[in-house]
Amino acid sequence: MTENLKIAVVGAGRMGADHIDRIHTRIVGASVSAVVDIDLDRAGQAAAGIPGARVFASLEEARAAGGVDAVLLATPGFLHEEALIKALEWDIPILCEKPLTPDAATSWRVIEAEQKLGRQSIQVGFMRRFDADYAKLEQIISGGDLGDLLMLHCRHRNPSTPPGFTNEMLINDSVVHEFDVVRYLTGEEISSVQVRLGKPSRNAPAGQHDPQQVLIETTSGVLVDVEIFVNAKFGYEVGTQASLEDGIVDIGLDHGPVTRTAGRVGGDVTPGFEERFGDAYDREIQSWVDAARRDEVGGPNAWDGYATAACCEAGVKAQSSGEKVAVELNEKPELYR
Ligand SMILES: NC(=O)c1ccc[n+]([C@@H]2O[C@H](COP(=O)([O-])OP(=O)(O)OC[C@H]3O[C@@H](n4cnc5c(N)ncnc54)[C@H](O)[C@@H]3O)[C@@H](O)[C@H]2O)c1
Ligand SMILES: O[C@H]1[C@H](O)[C@@H](O)[C@H](O)[C@@H](O)[C@H]1O
Repeated sequence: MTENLKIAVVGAGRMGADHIDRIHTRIVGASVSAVVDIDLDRAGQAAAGIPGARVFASLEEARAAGGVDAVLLATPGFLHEEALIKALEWDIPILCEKPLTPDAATSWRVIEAEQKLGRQSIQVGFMRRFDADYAKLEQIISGGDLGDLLMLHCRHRNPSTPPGFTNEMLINDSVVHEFDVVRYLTGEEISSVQVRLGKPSRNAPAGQHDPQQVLIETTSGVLVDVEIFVNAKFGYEVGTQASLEDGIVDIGLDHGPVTRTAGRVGGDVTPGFEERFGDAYDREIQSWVDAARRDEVGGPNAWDGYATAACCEAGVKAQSSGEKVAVELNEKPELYR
C-alpha cells in the first residue's frame, strides 16, 4: 500500500483549485506533489503555500520530474481523453472530473485502453453518489419498503454559466450528473433521451437555449424529467423527487434554518456547487485516495463514464431533433461486471 499518495492535479481552475485545497487541508494519506496548468500563474497561485507542490505546464513534464503516484484531472471535458490514455499507459490511478469525455466514441477508446491495462484504474467525479441525501434516497429505493420506483423529477439549477459554456454543455457538462444519478438510483441503464426546448430565458447568453427539459427512460420503464436551468440567477439548486408505489421522497430541498420575522419568512439559498456538494467532494476524494493506495477504484468507474457519455451523445442529438433518441451501448466488458 502506498503510504502517501503523491497527486498531480491537472487543471488549476475553479474545480482543480478546490480539490487542491481539499487534498492539502482535509484528505488523509495523500498530498499534492504537482500542479499542472497551461496558465503557469494560475498553477502557481493554486500551489502557493503547499509544501512540496511543484508547478508544471504539462503532465509529461510533471511525470518526468518524478514524484507522481496518481493524477486528478480537472481540465475541461474535451481534453480528458488524451490525459487519461497517457495515465493508463503509465499505470497510475486517475480521478477524472466528469464528464469522462463528451461522447461515446472517445469514452470507448478510454475503456479499450483500460482493458489493455487489465484492471480498473479510473474513477469518475460523479460526486452526487457521495452526497448524504442521494445515498439515503438510494437506500430507500433499493430497500424496497416503499415499493417500486416509478418516476423521478429532477431539478438542476445554476446561477449562471462561465464564458464558453455552449448549448451542448447543458447536456454533457450539467445533465451528465442526472444521467449518472438515474443509473445510480435505478441500478439500470438509460434506454432513451428526449429534449424539449420551451420558452427561453432572456438571461441566457447568445447561443444557449436555457432552460431545457430532458426526458429520460430506463430499461424497465422508469420515467424521469429534468429541468436544466443554468442561468437561474437566484442561486444553486439540485434536487430530486422520487415517486414510489407507496410513497414520495424529496431530497435537495433548501436546508438550514427558516426564519420568520418582521412579516417575512425565509432561509439561505446555496450559492454554488462548492457549498451544496462540499461534503460530497470530500468523501469522494477520500474514497478515491483510500482505494488508489491499494490500486483499486473507490467510486463510479470508466464504464459509468462511458454509459453517461452515450446518454450525453443521445441528448445532444435530441436537442436538435426534438425526437426521442435511443441510447446505444456496446456490450459491457468483463472488467466492469
Ligand atoms: N463535479 C462537479 O461538480 C464539477 C464542478 C465544476 C467543474 N467540474 C469539472 O471539472 C473540470 C474543470 O472545470 P472547471 O470549472 O474547473 O474549469 P476551469 O475553466 O475553471 O479550469 C480549467 C483549467 O484547465 C486549464 N487548462 C486548459 N487546458 C489545459 C491543458 N491542456 N493542460 C493543463 N491545463 C489546462 C485552464 O487553464 C484552467 O485553469 C471539467 O471537467 C468540469 O466539468 C466538475
Ligand atoms: O461543471 C458544473 C458542475 O458539474 C456542477 O455540479 C453542475 O451543477 C454544473 O451544471 C456544471 O456546469
